[in-house]
Amino acid sequence: MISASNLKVGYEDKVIIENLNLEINKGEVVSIIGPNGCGKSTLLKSLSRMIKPLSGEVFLEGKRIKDLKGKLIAQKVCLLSQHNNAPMDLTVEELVYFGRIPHKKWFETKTNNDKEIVDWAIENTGLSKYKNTPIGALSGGERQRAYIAQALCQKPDILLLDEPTTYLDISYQLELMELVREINEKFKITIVMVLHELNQASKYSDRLIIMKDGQIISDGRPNDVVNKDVIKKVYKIECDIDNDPQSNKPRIHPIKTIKAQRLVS
Ligand SMILES: Nc1ncnc2c1ncn2[C@@H]1O[C@H](COP(=O)(O)OP(=O)(O)OP(=O)(O)O)[C@@H](O)[C@H]1O
Repeated sequence: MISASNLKVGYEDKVIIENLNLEINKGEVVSIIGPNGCGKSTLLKSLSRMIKPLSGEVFLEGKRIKDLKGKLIAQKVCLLSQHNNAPMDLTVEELVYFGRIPHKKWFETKTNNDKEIVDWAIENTGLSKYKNTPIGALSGGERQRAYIAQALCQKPDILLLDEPTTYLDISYQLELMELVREINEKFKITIVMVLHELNQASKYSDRLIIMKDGQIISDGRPNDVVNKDVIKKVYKIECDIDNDPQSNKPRIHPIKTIKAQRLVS
């Protein structure tokens, strides 16, 4: 449904991603993992057309994304970035309503249908009691849910989430991961997210894309791609891996950095 062919992306004269090929299928939950600076966010931005590639193409439902109208892309693809900076005095309801904008004509006012969709999104993210609360008065986890509600309200086919659990405590992290799975299962929204927490990526994703230095090193089901060698190659750490009995997916136990080993030997 969204794919990249021979993608080359960079900033000014710095090439970040090169020769990248990727195909995301409808209904998948995909996590992109890899070390800091390897190009994960750059890839998400390219998939949403926020960044224009230096060469290569991104296709949305078989059509070149660069040829599509911005409004059509906004109806189908939603990118939730790490740095959400809506004014803190907006209420949850006002913030969520912004998700309707791609579906509206210029100067078209809020309809009953919009109100129903806003309420539906707020309810499905468990925020009903905060509907009239300014987002500045929410906890980090609640605010993150409000942004997810805004994305739901947009009714996208594909939701791109850039480090959605950053700054959240473990309880909110799990809550958010469970919400992501629920959204995927209930509303058939395809999810592509960047995660740093490897065990959450393994547990909650159908597929992992492992990146290093702007390249995809491995791509497949967690059980097929997670192994000690790939973790060592990508993160320069030693680890143990066992099976999480609950999810039947690989669980990674970091031991030490390779650099630390060199220092003592
Ligand atoms: N707007 C920009 N202008 C110039 N360089 C940039 C810009 N945005 C990102 N970069 C550089 O591109 C490289 C990849 O950044 P990107 O944010 O895609 O990595 P990432 O894998 O998402 O990293 P992290 O895990 O730290 O969030 C980094 O070296 C970064 O400094």
